Amino acid sequence: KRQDGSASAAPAGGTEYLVSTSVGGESLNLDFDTGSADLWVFSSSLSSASKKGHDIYTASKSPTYQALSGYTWSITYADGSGASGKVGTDTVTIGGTSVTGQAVELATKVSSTFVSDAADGLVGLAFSSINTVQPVQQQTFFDNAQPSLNSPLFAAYLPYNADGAYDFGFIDSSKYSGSINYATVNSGNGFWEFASNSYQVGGSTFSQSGNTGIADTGTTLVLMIDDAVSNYYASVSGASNSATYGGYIFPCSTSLPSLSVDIGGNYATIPGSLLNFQSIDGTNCFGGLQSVGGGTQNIYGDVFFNAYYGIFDASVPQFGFAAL
Ligand SMILES: CC1CCN(C(=N)N)CC1
Repeated sequence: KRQDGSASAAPAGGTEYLVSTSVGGESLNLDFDTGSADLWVFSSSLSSASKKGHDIYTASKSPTYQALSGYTWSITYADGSGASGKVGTDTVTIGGTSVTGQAVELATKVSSTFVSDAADGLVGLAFSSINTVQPVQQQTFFDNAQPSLNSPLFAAYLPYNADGAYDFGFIDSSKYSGSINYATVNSGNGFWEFASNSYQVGGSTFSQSGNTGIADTGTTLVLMIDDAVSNYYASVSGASNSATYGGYIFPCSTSLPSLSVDIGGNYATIPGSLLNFQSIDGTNCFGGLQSVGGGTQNIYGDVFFNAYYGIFDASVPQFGFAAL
């Protein structure tokens, strides 16, 4: 169909990727998040302190904006950050894909982490069942776009320290090598969630039977259960779990083992080189694998996507992955 297209995703510090998005003709740099389902933007209703350093959406300047009177939204993310505000609809265009009447959530409050972050808002690409708008839950950009796409899917291409892309409606065979493996998705929790029953550290295999994973472009790192994290760093000489830095650190000179994670019955292997997230002080480095903090749901974030092209296919639903 007509509306397939690709949107460039620019790396903004570490491994956050921002996509230039048109909302009512106004251009904003938004963070695409397959772990949430709200499309929200920094709005003119914010305090001037909160607006500092951001592109702002001004509803009154958009000829196609329609207020949804009395509608509200409020979201808190896993890291404690959050935002809230009011709701309207407008035309949203991402790459070559345009949706009219898209619910646009205007932030009237944002937490401090968002003020200092580069993103001017988020595009939620999880399942619409976890959208926070009240009194009537709203659909994601992807759900609204599906009827106009060749295939009801989008793909995330997020290479390390390089421009990435989000492809809507098609799989770009130039963005990956080898074959695509698919995992059946259970959307019961609103995420692109699949079985993840084991993992490998270097050549050793460990079971995490009954656990799951979610494909989450909105989380920077790979976050796994405590056993997996301790098993991984047990093979990293000089590694320690630092209270100061809130996670595992190790001497930057250490060579890291690869980490393979089961995704619906097939392993995805992240090379050790991608698991050194960033230097702390030139001597010690902070790991790209950290603890998810509890539960049995692992979160495969941008560090995973630095090694794999991810395909979010609503037709089953299923999650596909292929090596970059
Ligand atoms: C399960 C959690 C993963 C991180 N989140 C997110 N990307 N918005 C929140 C949900």
